[in-house]
Amino acid sequence: MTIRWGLLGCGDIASKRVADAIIADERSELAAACRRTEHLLEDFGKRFDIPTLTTSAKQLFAREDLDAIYIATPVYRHCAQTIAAAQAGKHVLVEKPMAYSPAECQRMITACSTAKVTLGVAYYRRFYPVVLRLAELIADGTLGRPLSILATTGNPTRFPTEDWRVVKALGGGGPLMDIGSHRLDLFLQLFGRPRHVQASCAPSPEHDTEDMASLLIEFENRCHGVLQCYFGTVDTPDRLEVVGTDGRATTEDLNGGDLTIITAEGRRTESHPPHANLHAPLISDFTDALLSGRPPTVTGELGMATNDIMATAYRETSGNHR
Ligand SMILES: NC(=O)C1=CN([C@@H]2O[C@H](COP(=O)(O)OP(=O)(O)OC[C@H]3O[C@@H](n4cnc5c(N)ncnc54)[C@H](OP(=O)(O)O)[C@@H]3O)[C@@H](O)[C@H]2O)C=CC1
Ligand SMILES: O=C1CO[C@H](CO)[C@@H](O)[C@@H]1O
Repeated sequence: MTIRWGLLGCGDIASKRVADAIIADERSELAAACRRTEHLLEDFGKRFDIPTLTTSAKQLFAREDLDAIYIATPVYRHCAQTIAAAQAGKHVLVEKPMAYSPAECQRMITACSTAKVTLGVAYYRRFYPVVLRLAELIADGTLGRPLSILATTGNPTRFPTEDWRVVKALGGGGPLMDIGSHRLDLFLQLFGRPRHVQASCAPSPEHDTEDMASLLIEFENRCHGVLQCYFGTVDTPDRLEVVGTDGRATTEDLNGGDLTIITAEGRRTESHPPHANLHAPLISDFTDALLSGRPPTVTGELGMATNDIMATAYRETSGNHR
């Protein structure tokens, strides 16, 4: 059986990775696409050879020949579009961050559960070989009792003021929502549920969002998580480290492939091949979930857990976050 996908949003991520990943998946078919700008939609349709194109999301959702919708629109659209797709009987895989706020995430979860459709969130970093290896090193005791997880990340882009990623009403926040969210999802994957979040988000001098966020999280297992993320830095760190009583494992580039492990026995570096298309394992996981009846790896509830942490971080710093 094949999952027939409709792609809503044909911008940066859809054209760089999502369309290719759906086309490459042997149990998926890219059957339809939608964006509002007609000539760009036509270009997209030709480039990926998509049989059905529409500028109306409503018409996309209403199509009987689709099983699932991939939502790749800006964050402020995710909630309403997920609910409308679910009400039309479509399964939904929505881009990250799941939505603007935990309240929106809850509405999306309720709508999908009421309509008996599956909801997944595109936190694809969970499938990185290096991340899966880190999970193994924690589970098999190589690192001893886990103590902390540390992530540092940045995007060098100086976003123009009108870009939705730096307008709070559209993106929900700045680097924390945009790139920090990916790392928080990894924290949840590797360390479980948080019990306490402290944070400071520094307001950008140019935008109405933060341009730097620092979070200190205590997890229910008493481990600590530390996240720092930036917009507009020259360097683009993508660092992740897990520290335990018997060892430490570090990567300087999450998808770069190298993982350094330091234990009492010494220091070694393992190479794990990077993914060519980071969205491929995500599409394959969601398709498999639909065909086998299991939940997807990143459920709506997990997507909402990341939004919960970010909402707490913004509340914590509401004094200095304009
Ligand atoms: N997982 C990852 O690594 C990445 C994820 N993302 C996430 O993907 C999402 C999209 O980001 P990105 O591709 O950069 O965004 P872009 O701004 O490049 O593209 C957004 C797309 O959505 C379309 N769109 C907007 N509103 C509507 C609407 N009401 N109906 C139909 N189409 C609409 C736009 O077309 P038009 O205006 O013509 O309608 C455009 O095609 C975000 O959630 C972002 O965080 C982004 C990059 C990487
Ligand atoms: O991982 C990513 C790469 O950068 C993009 C722009 O900041 C993000 O939106 C995306 O999630």
